[in-house]
Amino acid sequence: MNMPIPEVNSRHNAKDQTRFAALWRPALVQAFVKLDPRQLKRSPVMLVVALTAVLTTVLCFAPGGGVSTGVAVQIALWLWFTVLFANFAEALAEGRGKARADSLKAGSQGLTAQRRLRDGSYETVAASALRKDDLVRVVAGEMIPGDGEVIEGIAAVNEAAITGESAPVIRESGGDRSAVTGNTRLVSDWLLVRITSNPGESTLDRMIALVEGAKRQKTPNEIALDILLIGLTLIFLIVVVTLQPFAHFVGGSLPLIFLAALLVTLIPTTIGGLLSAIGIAGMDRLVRLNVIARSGRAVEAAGDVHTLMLDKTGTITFGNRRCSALHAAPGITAKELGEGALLASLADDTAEGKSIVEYLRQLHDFVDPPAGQFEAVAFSAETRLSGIDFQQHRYRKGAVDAVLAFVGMQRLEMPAALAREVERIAQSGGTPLLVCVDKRLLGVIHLKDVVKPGIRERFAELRKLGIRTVMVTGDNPLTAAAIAAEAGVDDVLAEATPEKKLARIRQEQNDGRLVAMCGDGANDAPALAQADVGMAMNDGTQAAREAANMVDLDSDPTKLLDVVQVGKELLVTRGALTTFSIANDVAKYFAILPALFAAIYPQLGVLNLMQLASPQSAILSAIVFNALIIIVLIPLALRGVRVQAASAAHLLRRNLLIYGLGGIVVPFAGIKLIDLLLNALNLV
Ligand SMILES: Nc1ncnc2c1ncn2[C@@H]1O[C@H](COP(=O)(O)OP(=O)(O)OP(=O)(O)O)[C@@H](O)[C@H]1O
Ligand SMILES: [K+]
Ligand SMILES: [Mg+2]
Repeated sequence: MNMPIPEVNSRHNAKDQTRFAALWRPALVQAFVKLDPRQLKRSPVMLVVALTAVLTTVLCFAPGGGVSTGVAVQIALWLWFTVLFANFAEALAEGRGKARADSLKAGSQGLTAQRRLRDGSYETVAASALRKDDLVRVVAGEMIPGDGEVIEGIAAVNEAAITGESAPVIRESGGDRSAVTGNTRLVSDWLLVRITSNPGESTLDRMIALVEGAKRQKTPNEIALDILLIGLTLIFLIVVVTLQPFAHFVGGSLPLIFLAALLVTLIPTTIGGLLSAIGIAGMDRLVRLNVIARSGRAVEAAGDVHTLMLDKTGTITFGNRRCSALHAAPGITAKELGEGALLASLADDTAEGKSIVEYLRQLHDFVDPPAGQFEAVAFSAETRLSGIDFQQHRYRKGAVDAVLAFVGMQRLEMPAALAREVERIAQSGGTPLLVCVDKRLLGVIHLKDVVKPGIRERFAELRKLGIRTVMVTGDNPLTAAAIAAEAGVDDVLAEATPEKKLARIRQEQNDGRLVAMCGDGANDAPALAQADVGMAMNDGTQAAREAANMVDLDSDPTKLLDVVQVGKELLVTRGALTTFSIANDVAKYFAILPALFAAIYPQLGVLNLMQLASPQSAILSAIVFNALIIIVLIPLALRGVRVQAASAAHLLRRNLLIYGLGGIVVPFAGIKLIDLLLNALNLV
C-alpha cells in the first residue's frame, strides 16, 4: 500500500511555469557570466568540459584526420552548449530565490534604530550599525531594527515581512516568548530590546544568503559525490587516451577532436552539470516552506531522520500556559492560598507567573510587599521552582515533585483531597503547580494549555515514514501522558531537565540513529544543538533559535514532516540523476564505439547495431545528445523526484530500475534519432 512512486513532483507545477516565464531570461545571461573559470572550478566535471571546449575550438582551425571544418565547428559549439546548459540550470535554481531575497533586502533598507546611551538617553543610528548587546527602544508603528531579546515591555508584533503570516503575535520580556526578529513591525505599545546578532548574522541576513545560494557550502554528501565524479572522469580519460594506441596498432588513427569529444560524452556531465542546481533547488523548497536552514547538511540529515523529539509546552501545545483555577489544601482558606500563590508569583516574570498574578488580582485586593523587602527566587528548568523569600518565610510554587521535595514530603503523605485535585488536573492535560510556604502545602494552581490542531494526523504521517516521535517535557508524567495521548506521540519522557533531554538524544545517537529535535525554550537549547536536525520555533527564545540549525518561521513543529520530505527528495533526486548519468555514459561508450572503429576494423560492422551513418555523425550525435539531456533533466532537478512513504531499500530498488535501466536505454534511442536528423539536414 505504501508503494514508493517516484514521479516528477507536481505540487508547484503551475506556479513553477509562471515563474519560469519570468526567470529564463536573466538565467540565460547568468549562464554566460558563469563561464568565469573561478565559478566553473566549483564543478570539476564542468571545468573539464570547458577545457575540452577550448581545445576543440582551437582544433576547428585544423581539424585533421579527414574531419570537415563544418563538423568540427559543430562539435565545438555543442561542447560550449553543454557548459552553458549546466550554468543555465544553476542560474535558474538561484533565480527562484533571488526575487525573494531582493524584496527582503528592499524592506531593510534605510531602517533606523533608537539606541540607548549610557546616560539613558537615545540616539538615532542606522539599523545596520547595531551590534550585539546594544539596547534599542521600539514603539508602535516602528520596525524592529534587528534580532533580539525583549528586556522590558509587552507588545503585539506583525511578522508578515518575515513569516508571511499577518496575524500579530505577542512578544514580552521573560519566559519563552521573548525573541523578536529584525524587520518585523510593532503594532502596539513599546519594547526595550537587547540586540543579539552582529551585522550580517541576523535571521534576515541568513534568509537572504540562503535564497541567493551564494554562500552555499557543499555538504559532505556532495563532496563525496564530487570525488566519485572526479574518479570517473579520470578513468574515462585513461580509456579515451588508450583508444589511440589501439587504432595505431592496426594502422589507423583517430582524430584528436574525436577523442576530445568522446571524453566529454563519457564523463558524468549530466550529474556534474545538475548537482549544484539540485542542492540550490532543495534549499529553495525549504525557504518556500518558511524554514530557514543554517546548513544543507541538516536538510540532508532530515531526509534520514529516525527519531523526532519534541518539547511539549510551546511546541506541541500553544505554550500560553495560563492559570485557570486554584484549589486549596484541606484546612487552608482560599484567601491564604491566594496570598501564598501571589507572593510566590510576584517576582516571577515567566508567562505562567504573570498569568497567576493577573488571575488573583481579579479575585482579591492584595497589598504587595514593598519592593526591596523580599528576595526573588527565579524559575529555572533545573529546580522547576520559583517564588520569594519574604519576612523570614519562603514562598514557593512549582512542579509537584519539586515542591514535595522542597517541603520534605513523600507523594503518599500528600493530603488525599489535594492529591486527587492534582491528579484530576494532570489527567485533563493541565499542569498542576503546588504552592507552599516553608514546610506547609497551601494548594494547587491549575495551568491550562491547548494542543496545536492537526498535530495528531501529522504525527501519523511521520510514523508512516518510519519516524518515531518522542515528547520530552519538564511536566509531570500524568500531564505528559494526557498530552501525549491527545497528540499521538510514540513515547514520552516526563520530568525532564535540560540534561535529561540531552542525554536522551545522545543515547539515540549512540544507537546509530539520526535525531531531530523541535523546541522553543532556553532549556531546549542544549538538546537543539546536540540533535542532528535542531528545529527551533521562531516565536520561542533567542537561545533556542541560536542553538538550532533550522528555524521554522511559522512555529509549527509538524513542519518537520515537510523538511523530512525535502531532505528525502534531495537525496533521492541526487541519487537518481547520478544513477542515470553513469548508466548513460557507459551506454554511450557501446553505442558509438562500433561506429567510430568501423573504418579501422570493418569486422566491427556486426556490432554496429545502431547503424550510425559515419564516425563523424556518431560523435556529433553523441555530443548533441549529451548536451540536450542536461536541458531535458532540468525540470526534474529543480522540482525533485517525489518521494512517498516507503522503506529505503524499496526506494533504492525502484530508482535503480527506473533511472539505471532508463539511463542505459535512452542514449541508444536518442543518439540514433539525432543521427537520423543530422543526416536528413545534411549537417554531417
Ligand atoms: N514559573 C514557574 N514557576 C514554578 N514552576 C514552574 C514555572 N513554570 C513551569 N514550572 C514547572 O516546571 C516544569 C518545567 O517547566 P519547563 O518550562 O522547564 O518545561 P519544559 O522542560 O520546557 O517542558 P515543556 O515545555 O514541555 O513543559 C513545568 O512542568 C511546571 O511544573
Ligand atoms: K557525459
Ligand atoms: Mg518549554
